[in-house]
Amino acid sequence: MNFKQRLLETTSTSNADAEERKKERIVDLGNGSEVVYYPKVLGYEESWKWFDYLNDQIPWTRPTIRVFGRSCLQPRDTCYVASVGLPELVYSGYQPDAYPWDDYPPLKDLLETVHKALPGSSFNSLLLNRYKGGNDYVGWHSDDEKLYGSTPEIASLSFGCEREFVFKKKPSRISQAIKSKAEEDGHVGKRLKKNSSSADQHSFTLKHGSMLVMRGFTQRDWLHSVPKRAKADAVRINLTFRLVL
Ligand SMILES: O=C(O)CCC(=O)C(=O)O
Ligand SMILES: [Fe+2]
Repeated sequence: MNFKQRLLETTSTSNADAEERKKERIVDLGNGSEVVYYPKVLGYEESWKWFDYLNDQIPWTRPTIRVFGRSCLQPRDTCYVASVGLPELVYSGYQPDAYPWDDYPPLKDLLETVHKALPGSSFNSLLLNRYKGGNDYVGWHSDDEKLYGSTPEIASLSFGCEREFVFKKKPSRISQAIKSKAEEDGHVGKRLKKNSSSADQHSFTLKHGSMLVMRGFTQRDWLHSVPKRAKADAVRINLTFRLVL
């Protein structure tokens, strides 16, 4: 039985399963930013088959990146797949090689699944991440590279170990100006009263077989991260589908 046949065997689901998949959580982050979490776009067994395929067949690498001017090993494995001829992706001073979709036909099936779950979407690139345990993480960042345009939609599938995905609001221009003025006035190192509230942070537990979608101005106005978790002792694989314009 080939991979596609094995998948087809596990894609037929009960009505209860189908109902479960629909219970999405929509979080309006304000000012045109929105996050939607779909707990189950893929069934449990089906998702484990994907996990095994991705874990075994993807040419994972752990590149050296640059953070605040310093070279360091990226704290997770990575791989990049993109349609031929697209502008190159560069992040943290690193330019991943783009593998063509044709090298990994099963990924095209996953792309189709995502397009069906998210009508109107048309992704052409995929960044894959593998977190080998709780010490692997992704630090605070936003996916605001120019090649995605000003309001990118990004769909993120998760497999394996559950991890927390956290959003925090970027400091507003006003609060940045106040901070700079305080530093100018010699209040360096002094703790300034924080203006942030609980509305400036949101957290999602990304489950095996789930999908999280970020859209609108989420990349412009918010940072996200997957922090270290001492208790997460198993592998997690995450796939973010993006449209390079
Ligand atoms: O692993 C995740 O859930 C997110 C990864 C991420 O933010 C990224 O690749 O830009
Ligand atoms: Fe990201």
